[in-house]
Amino acid sequence: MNAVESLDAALACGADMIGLVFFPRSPRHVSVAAAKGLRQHVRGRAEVVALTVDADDALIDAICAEVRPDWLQLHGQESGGRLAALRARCRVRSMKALGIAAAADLAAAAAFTAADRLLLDAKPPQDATRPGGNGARFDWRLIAAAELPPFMLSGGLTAANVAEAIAEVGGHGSFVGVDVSSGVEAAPGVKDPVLIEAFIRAARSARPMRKDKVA
Ligand SMILES: O=C(O)c1ccccc1NCC(=O)[C@H](O)[C@H](O)COP(=O)(O)O
Repeated sequence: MNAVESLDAALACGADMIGLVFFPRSPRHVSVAAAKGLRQHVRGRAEVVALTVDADDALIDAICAEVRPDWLQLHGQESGGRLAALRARCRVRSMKALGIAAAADLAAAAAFTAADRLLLDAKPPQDATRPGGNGARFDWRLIAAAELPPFMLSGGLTAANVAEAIAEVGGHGSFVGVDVSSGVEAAPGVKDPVLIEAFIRAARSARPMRKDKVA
């Protein structure tokens, strides 16, 4: 989120988490100063997630001191050790994003036992200029048999497909929720209140598929 209007739309619909992107190449990038204002606007009505990509200690310290996020979401090549160090340094919960294209990609989860949560996202397309927020999805069926810690699902979700995604993945014992960016935008970096409301409504009314029922 990079605008008060988008925040208000998401909060009015009961969003649990608000993401702030600290990555200058992203159309969603916010400065630490702007993020501080957005964070204050949230006023505890949702958890605030700071998205970073291989951020150095100086940026992490600035984010943690000024924005005081509830979560750090790591989208770069951070190791499990780096995640654990940041978690302790910033005293916030941590979420590691993993790009998934094949079942083998889920094995990367083993390196992040210190993470409070994983974000399972699509691998970025080859011509992508950022590691996340590309509107690309992956085959959700890859998750079904995987042993995973608590995770959120993301990548190419929209109001039109989020119910299908939750039907497929929501029965997994470690599924916590969904995350969206492009699917609620009118243009890259421009969130659309109507799409936000449609997405949250569709996600909240979705039900996991009953795997024990055979038609
Ligand atoms: O959104 C960005 O621009 C971004 C930039 C750098 C790192 C991560 C970024 N977004 C990560 C997200 O959490 C997205 O919500 C997630 O990848 C899903 O994106 P989308 O497929 O566009 O819904």
